[in-house]
Amino acid sequence: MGEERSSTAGLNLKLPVIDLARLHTSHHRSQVLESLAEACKVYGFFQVVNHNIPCNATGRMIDVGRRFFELPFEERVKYMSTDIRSPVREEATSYAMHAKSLFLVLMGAILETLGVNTSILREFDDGSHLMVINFYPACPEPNLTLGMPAHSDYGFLTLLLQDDVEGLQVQCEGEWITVEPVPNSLTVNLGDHFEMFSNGRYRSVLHRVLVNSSKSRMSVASLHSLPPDKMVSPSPELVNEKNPRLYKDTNFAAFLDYMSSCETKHKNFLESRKLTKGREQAESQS
Ligand SMILES: O=C(O)CCC(=O)C(=O)O
Ligand SMILES: [Fe+2]
Repeated sequence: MGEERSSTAGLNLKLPVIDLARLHTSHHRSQVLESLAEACKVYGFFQVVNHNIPCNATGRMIDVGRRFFELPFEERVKYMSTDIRSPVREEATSYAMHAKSLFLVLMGAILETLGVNTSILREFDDGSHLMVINFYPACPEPNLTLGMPAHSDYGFLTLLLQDDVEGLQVQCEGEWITVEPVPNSLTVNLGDHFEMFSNGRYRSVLHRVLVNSSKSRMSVASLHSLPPDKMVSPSPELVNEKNPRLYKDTNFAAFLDYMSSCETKHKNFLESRKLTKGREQAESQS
C-alpha cells in the first residue's frame, strides 16, 4: 500500500463547486445544469454549497460521530451489531433524512442534464441508503499508509460530509487531486450505478483517503441507490447503435456477492459488469 501512496502526485487543482441556491433561480438554472453536466462527465465528482441542510444537522452529525470515536473501545463495542438496520442515534437519523432529500434534488438535476425520463426518481423513495462514519486517527508516518485505498462507490451518488481536515483525493486524468474541504459544503461522488445507468456518459470517480500526521479526520458518507433487489440498467434513451450498452444489469445483491468473493479496490466491480462487443445480448440478463 505504501508503494501506491508514494507513486502519485497529489495536485491541488480547482475542482467543481456547484451553488445549489442558483439551481432554484430561473436566471441561473441552465448555467448550473451545464456546470453539473461537465462535473459529472469529466470528474464524476463535485462539491455543493447552499445545499439547504441546516448547519446544526451537519454539526450535530460530526459531533456525535466524534464523540462516538472518542469513547474507549469497551464502550464502543456495546454498539456493535451485524444488523445494519439496528437503531442509530437521533442526530444520525436527522442528518440521514436531510441527506436523502438532497440526494433526490441532485438526482433530479443530474437526470435533467442527461435529458432522460425522470420516472426512476420515484424508485428512490424507498431506495437503499447506507451511511458510513469514517474515522481516521492521526498517523505519525502518513506516507506509509492510506486511510482508505482507491475505490469507486457502488451506488448512484455518495454525499460526503467531511470535517475541516483534508485527506480525500479524487483521480482525474491519472492524477490524484486533493479535495480541499470547503466550509459548509458537501462533496458528491458519482458511483458505479450511475456510470451503468448513464451507459458510461457519466463516470464513477476513483477516490482514496490520505491520513494526516497530526490531526485525526472524520467523514460521513451517505450512499444512495435503488432498493437492493431492483436491477440497475442503462436508461433506454442512452443506448443506441452508436452507443451500445456497456454494462450488464446489476443490483445490490450482486455487489454483496462480489464483495464477499474478492477485495473491492479500484473500479473492479464496474469492470466485472463490463460487456464486450457481441456478448451484450447473451449476458445482459445474467
Ligand atoms: O473519508 C472520505 O473522505 C471518503 C470516504 C469514502 O470514500 C467512503 O466512505 O466510501
Ligand atoms: Fe468512497
